Amino acid sequence: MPKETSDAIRTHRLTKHYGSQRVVDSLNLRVQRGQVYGFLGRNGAGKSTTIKMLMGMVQPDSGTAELLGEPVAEITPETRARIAYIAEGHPLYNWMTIGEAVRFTRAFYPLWNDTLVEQILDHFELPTKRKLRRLSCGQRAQVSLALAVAPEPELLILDDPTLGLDTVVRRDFLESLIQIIHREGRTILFSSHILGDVERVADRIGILVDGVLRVDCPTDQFRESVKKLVLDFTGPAPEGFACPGLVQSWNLGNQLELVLVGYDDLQRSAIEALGPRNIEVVDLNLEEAFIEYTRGRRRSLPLFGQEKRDAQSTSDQGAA
Ligand SMILES: Nc1ncnc2c1ncn2[C@@H]1O[C@H](COP(=O)(O)OP(=O)(O)OP(=O)(O)O)[C@@H](O)[C@H]1O
Repeated sequence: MPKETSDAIRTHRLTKHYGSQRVVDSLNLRVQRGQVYGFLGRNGAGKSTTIKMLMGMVQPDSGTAELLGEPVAEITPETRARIAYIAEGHPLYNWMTIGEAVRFTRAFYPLWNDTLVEQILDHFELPTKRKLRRLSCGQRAQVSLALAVAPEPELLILDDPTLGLDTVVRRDFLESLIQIIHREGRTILFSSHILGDVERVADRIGILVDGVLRVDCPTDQFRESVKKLVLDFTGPAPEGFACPGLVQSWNLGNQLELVLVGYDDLQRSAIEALGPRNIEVVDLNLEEAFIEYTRGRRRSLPLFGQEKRDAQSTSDQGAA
């Protein structure tokens, strides 16, 4: 029996190596039921490997993962049927028609919403007689979406679902996703490189940097907490400035550019003590915040938004 938990996804110290490279490093991920979680990171950060471990397709070296309260390694067919997964690149059986793929997939699920499939195929103008191999990348994504949501899953896990789609198709795809999200209690974890899309749909984001979950917090909180500061000096800008929460700094002659997380009074005093002529605080959108946070220096990045959850997960374990 799955245990009752408010988490749809929960991992504890999940770790995976390929050769000597630790691609996922002690990952403690928690996605609460009903949440839409944007799973972010630069190329090779470990997103797909994590998702494959969640789906039981890659064995972790250590650590555990649970979906809907059941350990991934022992997941029952009943629980598996409540979870949908769309793999990167939308792999489908190419020799089938769309209609055949629908009938084939339907056989695996106790619950299947024919009306929803018809609505999605209609909406995207996809004829059921069309062979899958004749579909464009965007159309394959649309078929994958229809097949994934038809069993009315409680949890959707999508690996870069909008990769290769043009802007209009992407919008459409996401609008459909949002409609599905609005159905009660659905949880979605999706990885993406399109930060504008993530900003529109994700309540919470996690950012992996070299396999380490460096950011885990509400989307707005991350965006609002990362600030760029431009300091003007009358003479050459000082070298070697450091303070808690400093992510990047660039010395540009008479100017010093700083990127900080959690800009607060303590940081402001440290910066004012440098004696700049002017301080400009620049707000960033999610994409700019992500770029500033993840480029350059990596291992020493300040962790963001995790302390509370780690403390909570420790106390949960204590209570268990
Ligand atoms: N089967 C494998 N064998 C060896 N190395 C692998 C394998 N799969 C992934 N890797 C390596 O693990 C690291 C993480 O890869 P992963 O695909 O999880 O990253 P990602 O965050 O999904 O990247 P992207 O955004 O480019 O899809 C990369 O360095 C990759 O080369």
